[in-house]
Amino acid sequence: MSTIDTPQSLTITRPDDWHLHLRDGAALASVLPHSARQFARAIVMPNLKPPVTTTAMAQAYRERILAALPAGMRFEPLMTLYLTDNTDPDEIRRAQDSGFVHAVKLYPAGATTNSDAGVTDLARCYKTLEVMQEVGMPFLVHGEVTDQEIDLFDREAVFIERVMRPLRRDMPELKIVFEHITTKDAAQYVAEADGPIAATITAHHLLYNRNEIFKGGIRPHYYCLPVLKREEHRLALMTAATSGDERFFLGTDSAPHAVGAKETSCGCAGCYTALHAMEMYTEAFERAGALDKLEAFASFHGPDFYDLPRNTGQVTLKREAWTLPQSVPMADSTLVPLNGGEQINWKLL
Ligand SMILES: NC(=O)N[C@@H](CC(=O)O)C(=O)O
Ligand SMILES: [Zn+2]
Ligand SMILES: [Zn+2]
Repeated sequence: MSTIDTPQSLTITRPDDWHLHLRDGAALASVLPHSARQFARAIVMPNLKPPVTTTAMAQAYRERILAALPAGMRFEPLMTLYLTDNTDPDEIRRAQDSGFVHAVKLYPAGATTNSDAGVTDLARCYKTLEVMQEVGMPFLVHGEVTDQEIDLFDREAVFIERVMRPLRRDMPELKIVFEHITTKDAAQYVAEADGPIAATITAHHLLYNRNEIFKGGIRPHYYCLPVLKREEHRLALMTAATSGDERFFLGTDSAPHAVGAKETSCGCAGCYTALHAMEMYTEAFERAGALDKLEAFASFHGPDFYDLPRNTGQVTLKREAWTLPQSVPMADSTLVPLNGGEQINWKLL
Protein backbone atom coordinates (compact mmCIF):
# COMPACT_ATOMS: atom_id res chain seq x y z
CA MET A 1 0.00 0.00 0.00
CA SER A 2 1.36 3.43 -0.85
CA THR A 3 0.75 6.61 1.04
CA ILE A 4 -0.03 9.90 -0.63
CA ASP A 5 2.65 12.31 0.48
CA THR A 6 1.88 15.10 -1.96
CA PRO A 7 -0.29 17.93 -0.67
CA GLN A 8 -3.83 18.30 -1.92
CA SER A 9 -3.80 22.04 -1.55
CA LEU A 10 -1.34 24.85 -1.11
CA THR A 11 -2.01 28.26 0.43
CA ILE A 12 0.45 31.08 -0.23
CA THR A 13 0.64 34.86 0.00
CA ARG A 14 -1.13 36.47 -2.95
CA PRO A 15 1.34 36.51 -5.88
CA ASP A 16 2.27 39.20 -8.42
CA ASP A 17 3.25 39.03 -12.08
CA TRP A 18 6.49 40.92 -12.74
CA HIS A 19 6.19 40.81 -16.56
CA LEU A 20 2.83 41.10 -18.30
CA HIS A 21 1.37 42.31 -21.62
CA LEU A 22 -2.14 43.75 -21.24
CA ARG A 23 -2.47 45.50 -24.65
CA ASP A 24 -5.06 48.26 -24.95
CA GLY A 25 -8.67 49.05 -25.92
CA ALA A 26 -11.07 46.15 -26.37
CA ALA A 27 -8.25 43.57 -26.11
CA LEU A 28 -7.27 44.99 -22.72
CA ALA A 29 -10.86 44.63 -21.50
CA SER A 30 -10.88 40.98 -22.63
CA VAL A 31 -7.62 39.88 -20.99
CA LEU A 32 -7.37 42.03 -17.85
CA PRO A 33 -9.83 39.97 -15.71
CA HIS A 34 -7.69 36.85 -16.25
CA SER A 35 -4.57 38.45 -14.77
CA ALA A 36 -6.55 40.23 -12.05
CA ARG A 37 -7.93 36.87 -10.93
CA GLN A 38 -4.45 35.38 -10.68
CA PHE A 39 -2.35 38.27 -9.41
CA ALA A 40 -2.57 41.26 -7.06
CA ARG A 41 -0.23 43.42 -9.14
CA ALA A 42 1.66 43.25 -12.40
CA ILE A 43 4.49 45.06 -14.09
CA VAL A 44 2.73 46.15 -17.28
CA MET A 45 4.83 46.13 -20.45
CA PRO A 46 4.85 49.35 -22.50
CA ASN A 47 5.07 47.87 -26.03
CA LEU A 48 1.81 49.33 -27.28
CA LYS A 49 1.41 50.96 -30.69
CA PRO A 50 2.61 53.68 -30.21
CA PRO A 51 4.79 52.66 -27.26
CA VAL A 52 4.39 54.15 -23.77
CA THR A 53 7.39 56.46 -23.74
CA THR A 54 6.42 59.18 -21.26
CA THR A 55 5.07 59.44 -17.74
CA ALA A 56 2.00 61.20 -19.11
CA MET A 57 1.33 58.28 -21.49
CA ALA A 58 1.86 55.81 -18.63
CA GLN A 59 -0.62 57.71 -16.50
CA ALA A 60 -3.25 57.65 -19.25
CA TYR A 61 -2.62 53.93 -19.88
CA ARG A 62 -2.89 53.21 -16.15
CA GLU A 63 -6.25 54.96 -16.07
CA ARG A 64 -7.48 52.93 -19.06
CA ILE A 65 -6.44 49.73 -17.27
CA LEU A 66 -8.25 50.70 -14.07
CA ALA A 67 -11.33 51.70 -16.06
CA ALA A 68 -11.35 48.28 -17.77
CA LEU A 69 -11.23 46.40 -14.46
CA PRO A 70 -14.58 44.69 -13.78
CA ALA A 71 -16.44 45.97 -10.72
CA GLY A 72 -15.45 44.12 -7.57
CA MET A 73 -11.99 43.08 -8.82
CA ARG A 74 -8.83 44.48 -7.33
CA PHE A 75 -5.63 44.80 -9.32
CA GLU A 76 -2.74 47.24 -9.25
CA PRO A 77 -1.00 47.96 -12.55
CA LEU A 78 2.67 48.86 -12.04
CA MET A 79 3.57 50.99 -15.02
CA THR A 80 6.73 51.03 -17.14
CA LEU A 81 8.24 53.32 -19.77
CA TYR A 82 9.58 52.16 -23.13
CA LEU A 83 13.15 53.36 -23.61
CA THR A 84 14.02 54.90 -26.98
CA ASP A 85 17.22 56.43 -28.34
CA ASN A 86 15.65 59.80 -27.47
CA THR A 87 14.33 59.27 -23.94
CA ASP A 88 15.14 62.48 -22.05
CA PRO A 89 16.94 62.03 -18.70
CA ASP A 90 14.34 64.43 -17.21
CA GLU A 91 11.63 61.93 -18.17
CA ILE A 92 13.21 59.49 -15.71
CA ARG A 93 12.94 62.04 -12.91
CA ARG A 94 9.29 62.66 -13.80
CA ALA A 95 8.67 58.90 -13.83
CA GLN A 96 10.36 58.43 -10.46
CA ASP A 97 8.40 61.32 -8.94
CA SER A 98 5.08 59.96 -10.29
CA GLY A 99 5.00 57.05 -7.86
CA PHE A 100 3.22 54.84 -10.45
CA VAL A 101 6.06 54.23 -12.92
CA HIS A 102 8.17 51.41 -11.50
CA ALA A 103 10.64 50.59 -14.27
CA VAL A 104 11.97 51.41 -17.73
CA LYS A 105 12.06 48.74 -20.42
CA LEU A 106 14.73 48.01 -23.01
CA TYR A 107 13.57 46.54 -26.28
CA PRO A 108 16.52 46.24 -28.64
CA ALA A 109 15.08 47.63 -31.93
CA GLY A 110 13.49 44.79 -33.89
CA ALA A 111 13.98 42.11 -31.19
CA THR A 112 10.34 41.24 -30.55
CA THR A 113 6.65 42.21 -30.90
CA ASN A 114 6.21 46.01 -31.26
CA SER A 115 9.89 46.84 -30.79
CA ASP A 116 10.46 48.96 -33.90
CA ALA A 117 10.84 52.11 -31.78
CA GLY A 118 13.33 50.35 -29.51
CA VAL A 119 16.94 51.21 -28.81
CA THR A 120 19.43 50.96 -31.68
CA ASP A 121 22.54 51.39 -29.51
CA LEU A 122 22.59 51.56 -25.71
CA ALA A 123 25.49 54.03 -25.87
CA ARG A 124 22.93 56.63 -26.98
CA CYS A 125 21.03 56.15 -23.73
CA TYR A 126 23.85 56.49 -21.20
CA LYS A 127 22.78 59.89 -19.83
CA THR A 128 19.31 58.51 -19.23
CA LEU A 129 20.62 55.27 -17.71
CA GLU A 130 22.85 57.29 -15.37
CA VAL A 131 19.77 59.04 -13.98
CA MET A 132 18.05 55.68 -13.55
CA GLN A 133 21.06 54.42 -11.65
CA GLU A 134 21.04 57.55 -9.50
CA VAL A 135 17.34 57.43 -8.58
CA GLY A 136 17.12 53.61 -8.32
CA MET A 137 14.73 53.10 -11.25
CA PRO A 138 14.90 49.43 -12.38
CA PHE A 139 15.94 48.71 -15.98
CA LEU A 140 14.04 45.77 -17.48
CA VAL A 141 15.87 44.13 -20.34
CA HIS A 142 14.63 42.01 -23.24
CA GLY A 143 18.02 40.31 -23.50
CA GLU A 144 18.48 39.21 -27.08
CA VAL A 145 20.80 40.62 -29.73
CA THR A 146 19.12 41.46 -33.01
CA ASP A 147 22.11 40.60 -35.23
CA GLN A 148 20.58 38.34 -37.89
CA GLU A 149 23.95 36.58 -38.30
CA ILE A 150 23.55 35.14 -34.81
CA ASP A 151 21.59 31.92 -34.57
CA LEU A 152 18.14 32.58 -33.07
CA PHE A 153 18.79 30.11 -30.25
CA ASP A 154 22.06 31.86 -29.28
CA ARG A 155 20.80 35.44 -29.15
CA GLU A 156 20.32 35.54 -25.40
CA ALA A 157 23.75 34.09 -24.60
CA VAL A 158 25.42 36.50 -27.05
CA PHE A 159 23.50 39.41 -25.50
CA ILE A 160 25.17 38.69 -22.15
CA GLU A 161 28.63 39.11 -23.66
CA ARG A 162 27.91 41.97 -26.04
CA VAL A 163 25.47 44.09 -24.03
CA MET A 164 24.92 42.97 -20.43
CA ARG A 165 28.53 42.71 -19.28
CA PRO A 166 29.63 46.09 -20.74
CA LEU A 167 26.47 47.77 -19.40
CA ARG A 168 26.97 46.42 -15.89
CA ARG A 169 30.66 47.31 -15.97
CA ASP A 170 29.72 50.92 -16.84
CA MET A 171 26.69 51.15 -14.48
CA PRO A 172 27.43 48.80 -11.59
CA GLU A 173 24.69 50.26 -9.37
CA LEU A 174 21.91 50.22 -12.00
CA LYS A 175 19.10 47.88 -10.91
CA ILE A 176 18.51 45.41 -13.73
CA VAL A 177 15.92 42.73 -14.34
CA PHE A 178 16.99 40.28 -17.04
CA GLU A 179 13.48 39.55 -18.32
CA HIS A 180 12.10 36.13 -19.28
CA ILE A 181 15.43 34.30 -19.16
CA THR A 182 15.55 31.12 -21.23
CA THR A 183 19.10 29.75 -21.00
CA LYS A 184 21.48 28.21 -18.48
CA ASP A 185 23.89 30.99 -19.52
CA ALA A 186 21.50 33.69 -18.28
CA ALA A 187 20.56 31.78 -15.11
CA GLN A 188 24.22 31.31 -14.24
CA TYR A 189 25.10 34.90 -15.11
CA VAL A 190 22.38 36.30 -12.84
CA ALA A 191 23.14 33.91 -9.98
CA GLU A 192 26.84 34.82 -9.97
CA ALA A 193 26.86 38.51 -10.89
CA ASP A 194 27.76 41.18 -8.35
CA GLY A 195 25.32 43.98 -7.61
CA PRO A 196 21.61 44.62 -8.08
CA ILE A 197 20.44 42.19 -10.75
CA ALA A 198 17.52 39.77 -10.88
CA ALA A 199 15.62 37.77 -13.50
CA THR A 200 12.04 36.82 -14.28
CA ILE A 201 11.18 33.30 -15.43
CA THR A 202 7.99 32.34 -17.29
CA ALA A 203 5.92 29.25 -16.52
CA HIS A 204 6.20 28.01 -20.10
CA HIS A 205 9.99 28.13 -20.07
CA LEU A 206 9.91 26.05 -16.86
CA LEU A 207 7.55 23.44 -18.30
CA TYR A 208 8.60 23.11 -21.94
CA ASN A 209 11.64 22.79 -24.15
CA ARG A 210 11.82 23.61 -27.86
CA ASN A 211 10.54 20.20 -28.94
CA GLU A 212 7.10 21.38 -27.87
CA ILE A 213 6.92 23.82 -30.80
CA PHE A 214 7.27 20.96 -33.30
CA LYS A 215 5.40 18.09 -31.62
CA GLY A 216 3.36 16.41 -34.37
CA GLY A 217 3.51 19.55 -36.55
CA ILE A 218 4.23 23.23 -36.10
CA ARG A 219 2.39 24.59 -33.07
CA PRO A 220 2.36 28.38 -33.16
CA HIS A 221 0.94 28.85 -29.67
CA TYR A 222 4.25 27.60 -28.28
CA TYR A 223 6.19 30.24 -30.22
CA CYS A 224 7.39 33.17 -28.15
CA LEU A 225 10.53 35.26 -27.82
CA PRO A 226 13.00 34.44 -26.52
CA VAL A 227 12.08 31.10 -28.13
CA LEU A 228 11.93 27.89 -26.05
CA LYS A 229 15.37 26.28 -25.77
CA ARG A 230 16.93 22.82 -25.32
CA GLU A 231 16.12 20.60 -22.34
CA GLU A 232 19.42 21.42 -20.58
CA HIS A 233 18.36 25.07 -20.48
CA ARG A 234 14.90 24.26 -19.15
CA LEU A 235 16.51 22.22 -16.37
CA ALA A 236 18.79 25.14 -15.46
CA LEU A 237 15.77 27.45 -15.25
CA MET A 238 13.98 24.95 -13.00
CA THR A 239 17.01 24.81 -10.74
CA ALA A 240 17.19 28.62 -10.56
CA ALA A 241 13.46 29.10 -9.93
CA THR A 242 13.27 26.45 -7.19
CA SER A 243 16.60 27.33 -5.56
CA GLY A 244 15.20 29.89 -3.15
CA ASP A 245 17.64 32.46 -4.59
CA GLU A 246 15.96 35.85 -4.20
CA ARG A 247 17.26 36.99 -7.60
CA PHE A 248 14.73 34.84 -9.43
CA PHE A 249 11.04 35.64 -9.47
CA LEU A 250 7.78 35.13 -11.33
CA GLY A 251 7.02 36.93 -14.61
CA THR A 252 4.52 35.23 -16.91
CA ASP A 253 5.24 37.22 -20.09
CA SER A 254 1.63 36.36 -20.94
CA ALA A 255 1.33 37.95 -24.39
CA PRO A 256 -2.09 37.84 -26.07
CA HIS A 257 -2.43 37.82 -29.85
CA ALA A 258 -5.67 37.24 -31.75
CA VAL A 259 -5.87 33.72 -33.20
CA GLY A 260 -5.42 35.00 -36.75
CA ALA A 261 -2.12 36.65 -35.88
CA LYS A 262 -0.77 33.38 -34.46
CA GLU A 263 -2.18 30.77 -36.86
CA THR A 264 -0.81 32.20 -40.11
CA SER A 265 2.23 31.94 -42.37
CA CYS A 266 4.24 34.45 -40.32
CA GLY A 267 2.79 34.26 -36.82
CA CYS A 268 3.45 36.63 -33.93
CA ALA A 269 5.60 35.68 -30.94
CA GLY A 270 3.84 35.34 -27.60
CA CYS A 271 2.25 32.69 -25.36
CA TYR A 272 -0.98 33.46 -23.53
CA THR A 273 -0.85 32.04 -20.00
CA ALA A 274 -2.86 34.54 -17.95
CA LEU A 275 -5.79 32.11 -17.51
CA HIS A 276 -3.78 29.48 -15.65
CA ALA A 277 -0.38 30.95 -14.80
CA MET A 278 -0.33 29.98 -11.12
CA GLU A 279 -1.52 26.49 -11.99
CA MET A 280 1.39 26.16 -14.45
CA TYR A 281 3.98 27.36 -11.94
CA THR A 282 2.55 25.04 -9.27
CA GLU A 283 2.81 22.12 -11.69
CA ALA A 284 6.44 23.00 -12.43
CA PHE A 285 7.41 23.38 -8.76
CA GLU A 286 5.63 20.15 -7.86
CA ARG A 287 7.53 18.24 -10.54
CA ALA A 288 10.75 19.56 -9.00
CA GLY A 289 9.60 18.48 -5.52
CA ALA A 290 9.84 22.14 -4.50
CA LEU A 291 6.30 23.28 -3.68
CA ASP A 292 7.74 24.80 -0.50
CA LYS A 293 9.76 27.23 -2.66
CA LEU A 294 6.83 28.52 -4.72
CA GLU A 295 5.65 31.24 -2.33
CA ALA A 296 8.96 33.09 -2.18
CA PHE A 297 9.37 32.91 -5.97
CA ALA A 298 5.81 34.04 -6.70
CA SER A 299 5.12 36.45 -3.84
CA PHE A 300 8.27 37.65 -2.03
CA HIS A 301 11.32 38.05 -4.27
CA GLY A 302 9.62 40.39 -6.75
CA PRO A 303 8.33 43.03 -4.30
CA ASP A 304 11.59 42.83 -2.35
CA PHE A 305 13.61 43.65 -5.48
CA TYR A 306 11.25 46.48 -6.48
CA ASP A 307 11.18 47.90 -2.93
CA LEU A 308 7.42 47.40 -2.72
CA PRO A 309 5.49 45.86 0.17
CA ARG A 310 4.63 42.19 -0.04
CA ASN A 311 0.93 41.41 -0.48
CA THR A 312 -1.08 40.62 2.61
CA GLY A 313 -3.89 38.35 1.35
CA GLN A 314 -3.59 34.68 0.49
CA VAL A 315 -4.61 32.37 -2.35
CA THR A 316 -5.17 28.62 -2.38
CA LEU A 317 -4.27 26.18 -5.12
CA LYS A 318 -6.12 22.88 -4.98
CA ARG A 319 -5.20 19.64 -6.66
CA GLU A 320 -8.22 19.34 -8.93
CA ALA A 321 -8.39 18.45 -12.62
CA TRP A 322 -10.18 20.87 -14.93
CA THR A 323 -10.10 21.65 -18.63
CA LEU A 324 -8.75 24.92 -19.95
CA PRO A 325 -11.01 26.50 -22.62
CA GLN A 326 -9.90 25.98 -26.23
CA SER A 327 -10.22 29.69 -26.79
CA VAL A 328 -11.60 32.82 -25.17
CA PRO A 329 -12.98 36.02 -26.71
CA MET A 330 -10.54 38.85 -27.40
CA ALA A 331 -11.94 42.12 -28.73
CA ASP A 332 -13.77 41.16 -31.96
CA SER A 333 -11.74 37.96 -32.36
CA THR A 334 -10.64 35.01 -30.21
CA LEU A 335 -7.51 34.14 -28.32
CA VAL A 336 -6.05 30.63 -28.00
CA PRO A 337 -4.36 30.14 -24.65
CA LEU A 338 -1.34 27.93 -24.20
CA ASN A 339 -2.68 24.44 -23.29
CA GLY A 340 -6.12 25.34 -24.71
CA GLY A 341 -8.47 22.35 -24.38
CA GLU A 342 -6.03 20.43 -22.17
CA GLN A 343 -6.44 19.11 -18.65
CA ILE A 344 -4.86 21.18 -15.87
CA ASN A 345 -3.99 19.41 -12.60
CA TRP A 346 -4.12 22.32 -10.15
CA LYS A 347 -6.83 24.89 -9.68
CA LEU A 348 -6.50 28.37 -8.27
CA LEU A 349 -9.56 28.86 -6.07
N1 LIG B 1 7.30 37.37 -25.49
C1 LIG B 1 6.79 37.43 -26.69
O1 LIG B 1 6.97 36.48 -27.46
N2 LIG B 1 6.05 38.49 -27.11
C2 LIG B 1 5.83 39.71 -26.40
C3 LIG B 1 7.01 40.63 -26.45
C4 LIG B 1 8.16 40.24 -25.54
O2 LIG B 1 7.99 40.03 -24.33
O3 LIG B 1 9.30 40.14 -26.00
C5 LIG B 1 4.59 40.41 -27.01
O4 LIG B 1 4.39 41.60 -26.75
O5 LIG B 1 3.83 39.75 -27.72
ZN1 LIG C 1 10.52 40.44 -24.28
ZN1 LIG D 1 7.12 40.23 -22.69
